[in-house]
Amino acid sequence: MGIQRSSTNKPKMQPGNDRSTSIRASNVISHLIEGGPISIDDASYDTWVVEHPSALGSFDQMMRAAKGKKIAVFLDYDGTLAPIVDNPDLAFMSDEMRAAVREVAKYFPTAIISGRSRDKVKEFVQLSNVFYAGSHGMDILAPPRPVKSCDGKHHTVALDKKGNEVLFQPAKKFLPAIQKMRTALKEKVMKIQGARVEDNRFCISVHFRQVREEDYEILEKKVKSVLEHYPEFHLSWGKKVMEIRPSIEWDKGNALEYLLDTLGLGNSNDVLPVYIGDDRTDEDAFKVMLRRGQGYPIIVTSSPKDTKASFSLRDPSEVLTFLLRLARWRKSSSSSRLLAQIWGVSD
Ligand SMILES: O=P(O)(O)OC[C@H]1O[C@H](O[C@H]2O[C@H](CO)[C@@H](O)[C@H](O)[C@H]2O)[C@H](O)[C@@H](O)[C@@H]1O
Repeated sequence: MGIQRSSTNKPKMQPGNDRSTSIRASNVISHLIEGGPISIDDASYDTWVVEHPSALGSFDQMMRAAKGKKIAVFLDYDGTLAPIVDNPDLAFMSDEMRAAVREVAKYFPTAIISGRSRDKVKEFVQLSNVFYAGSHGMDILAPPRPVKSCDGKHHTVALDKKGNEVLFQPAKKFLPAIQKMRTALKEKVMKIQGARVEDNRFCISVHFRQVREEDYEILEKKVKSVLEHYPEFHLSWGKKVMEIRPSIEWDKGNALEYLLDTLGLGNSNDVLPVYIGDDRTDEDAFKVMLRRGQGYPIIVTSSPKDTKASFSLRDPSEVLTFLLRLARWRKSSSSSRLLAQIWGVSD
């Protein structure tokens, strides 16, 4: 583990950069910011979806290939389990979605991997049968299975009070600096109407969804002027948000592998991770899945986007349908297995 990069890595903010903006109507820069580059030409969703087929349309095929495999489910929060809304404090998931996640987690090990703080995402999700990874995977509460530490330097592993869960916080040493930076950022941007600094524990989000377009540039300058004093941190761009985090080689992809390890599935050839996410940071997990040659990376998007995902879902309502089908599939295959055992036939 070491310093990854110390400066910004994305172009300037531009107006109209919501990921839901149609690629046909938008400029390319806007997609560089929120979703990753895609060719300027009229790449329509219909063309794009051929390369990234709908996980609903492909469901039967996916599940046929999953037969006999150990499925583990990984879910992003904002834009995946909850729709994107103006006020990040009000990004609630629906009761239906909660019930669906609960149901899925009954049958498969399930983890939520979010950019939010672990406490915040738990507060939103309110489920006790899932694992939570906050701060883009830099704060994980997982079961105490054999832990494969990366290099033993940055990693802090501690048992919780009950001794039955392991807290993994590879960026713990950065906390004092993060707190100082958060205070500085709040002071700097407080006069910009609509700007909002969110405490995500091991990272900081500076939101500009409610900032006037003419103030984007000054906001970006102010944020960068604070970041200059913190060379061990870097800035990345999400959906109308600037995210500042420690430059350690740890992202949602590492978190996915860490969770697989702690779930005892790390070395298993027959494991099949299903990862659903909508954001640039989820691409880190998709890359890991591609490298491992395992699982179903599923992107949530309603417009064409450059992605490593193999499958797609349009929006959280399709995520809901997918999760319900997944749970139902498992339930019915367990009942048929049981019946087969009772009747002495193989399924
Ligand atoms: O990894 P995630 O769970 O997807 O978290 C990524 C960021 O999500 C949140 O911001 C986004 O959703 C907000 C609520 O819908 C929206 O207002 C904002 O514009 C989006 O960027 C969260 O507030 C951030 O802290 C997370 O980093």
